[in-house]
Amino acid sequence: MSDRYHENRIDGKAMADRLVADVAKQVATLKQTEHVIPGLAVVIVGDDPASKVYVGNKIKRAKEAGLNSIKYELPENCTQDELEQLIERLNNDADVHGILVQLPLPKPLSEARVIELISAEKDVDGFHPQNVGRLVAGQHSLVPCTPLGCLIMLREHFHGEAALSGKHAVVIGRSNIVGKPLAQLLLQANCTVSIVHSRTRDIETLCRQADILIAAVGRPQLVEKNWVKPGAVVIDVGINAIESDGARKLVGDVDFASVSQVASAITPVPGGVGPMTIACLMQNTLNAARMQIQHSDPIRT
Ligand SMILES: NC(=O)C1=CN([C@@H]2O[C@H](COP(=O)(O)OP(=O)(O)OC[C@H]3O[C@@H](n4cnc5c(N)ncnc54)[C@H](OP(=O)(O)O)[C@@H]3O)[C@@H](O)[C@H]2O)C=CC1
Ligand SMILES: Nc1nc(=O)c2c([nH]1)NC[C@@H]1CN(c3ccc(C(=O)N[C@@H](CCC(=O)O)C(=O)O)cc3)C=[N+]21
Ligand SMILES: [Mg+2]
Repeated sequence: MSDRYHENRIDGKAMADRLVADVAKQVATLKQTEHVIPGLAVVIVGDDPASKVYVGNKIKRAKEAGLNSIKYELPENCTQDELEQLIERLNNDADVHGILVQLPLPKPLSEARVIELISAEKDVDGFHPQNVGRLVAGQHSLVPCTPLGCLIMLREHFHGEAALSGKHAVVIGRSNIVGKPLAQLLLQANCTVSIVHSRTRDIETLCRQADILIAAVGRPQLVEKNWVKPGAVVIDVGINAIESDGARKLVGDVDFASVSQVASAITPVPGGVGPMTIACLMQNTLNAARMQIQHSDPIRT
């Protein structure tokens, strides 16, 4: 069929619009009942054009969700001390409930030190070691936005988390921001989880066993049709800018045109995981504000 594409495409943009609208409602209620507007601080160091696009999207969505958002732009050559002083100021600012430092940071700034310095209860990226530990222990509160976005898309696609039980999920990539936390979430949803990476042998054969295949690699269109079991659900996390016919365009880690012929469902790039990542950031900021309100009021039950 000519528009087979459109039948099995999972619309991340539409899901993200619904999630942001839902967050906006909850923010309005919080404002009425607690007289608090959740605040999100986004810190960007240097002027990487892609980072600027993502940060711009975050600020735009925060407005739609009714959050207060503030962007802090530091120069490329800012020192570790200057960055850390800003983080400490934001940690101590009661109007700021969520802090996000856009990664990667320019050399020689230490990402690990910055991530550890952010107060765990304001860590809306879920990257702080305390939140990573809580995720692995199943006591999570602030979960990394991209993995959470992937899980929500799968839940919606399968009409609930119960349907994920027993499915074989293969995650390509083992980064701290996507692959590893996503594998944890899928494990908690009772999937059988395999993680494959650059040292994996015979990766195609492993991927072809997946009921759910998730690509978070950073290699344009690496995953081809012959890597995918017919009927599998494919989630494409990759965001790669390539040049095609002299124009810049965005492609995922999956070859959408060929894989969509065999997958039962597939997320596009753009319009898939990216918008859901940003929507989850809004949800995390709301959740962080709620937790901070509860902690500041010892008699609340
Ligand atoms: N949509 C969104 O919201 C987001 C999208 N992204 C995108 O997702 C992709 C992955 O991001 P991120 O996790 O940060 O990337 P990283 O570069 O941190 O990690 C990539 C992972 O892929 C593995 N890998 C690299 N090449 C291959 C290969 N040829 N075969 C198998 N595995 C391979 C690496 O293996 P090894 O560990 O052995 O090096 C590594 O584990 C990127 O395209 C990024 O832009 C990222 C974050 C959010
Ligand atoms: N501290 C931190 N937290 C992050 O969550 C984080 C980060 N640093 N650094 C970079 C990655 C990447 N990431 C994206 C978010 C949204 C889109 C997005 O909105 N994508 C749109 C297209 C955007 C475009 O046009 O370029 C889409 O896929 O439809 C993409 C990528 C978050 N990351
Ligand atoms: Mg990375």
